[in-house]
Amino acid sequence: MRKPMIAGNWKMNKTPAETVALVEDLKKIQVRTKAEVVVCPMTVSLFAAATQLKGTDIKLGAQNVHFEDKGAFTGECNIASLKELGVEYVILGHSERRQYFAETDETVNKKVLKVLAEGLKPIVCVGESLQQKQTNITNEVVCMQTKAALCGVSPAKVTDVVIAYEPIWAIGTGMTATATDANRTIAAIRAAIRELFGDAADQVRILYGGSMNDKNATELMSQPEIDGGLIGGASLVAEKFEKVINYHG
Ligand SMILES: O=C(CO)COP(=O)(O)O
Repeated sequence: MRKPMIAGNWKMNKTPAETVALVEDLKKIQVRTKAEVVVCPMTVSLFAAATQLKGTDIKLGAQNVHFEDKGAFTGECNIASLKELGVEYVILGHSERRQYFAETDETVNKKVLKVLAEGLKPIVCVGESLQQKQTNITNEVVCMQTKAALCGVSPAKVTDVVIAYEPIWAIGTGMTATATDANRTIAAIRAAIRELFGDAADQVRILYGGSMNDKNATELMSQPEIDGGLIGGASLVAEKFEKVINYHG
């Protein structure tokens, strides 16, 4: 019912030239699952990726956007530019942006509303720190982040939102949440969405992210609540990303 999604978050990797090379390799992949495949290069590499991806089924995502249309915001990128390049998805509120770039629930919410209003789809990241996990407040943290991000979203638009559950302690560490733990937390996130939007929650895709790779994708994707993955490191290597995309094995 929910279309699976495998999205690569390339973070601050791959120059435009390297992007062209990686996209060329990804274009050779035969997708044997029902997954929608998305790649999210650096802003400066989006044009190269967009050019290379024309005519393919691979979708393009950005890693951030500003909520204002244009103006005096040095170093930022506006949504009109993303639309011009054919970007369909925008990652918002990644824990690295919350930690290093002062992204807050409030700015994430503004960006979610902007992205939806412009007809693009946000991939909203939520996740708990190791300390929060150890004090058993994972569900409270991720449900609060989810509700804050979705504040003011219209019921008609909420199904365009993708949530990515990314435990901070699992990102880039090689430590994954167990498939059952990830499934349980994602179920809690869906329940929080249901509180706000009723049965539309059943149509919202919720991904797992955090050291998801060619080795563990099959097990994670076998969970009923996990609708896909947001992949960092393993999405930078075509052979690994291919195995994640073809998670049935
Ligand atoms: O942060 C992530 C995706 O957004 C996950 O990164 P890794 O897959 O490298 O752990």
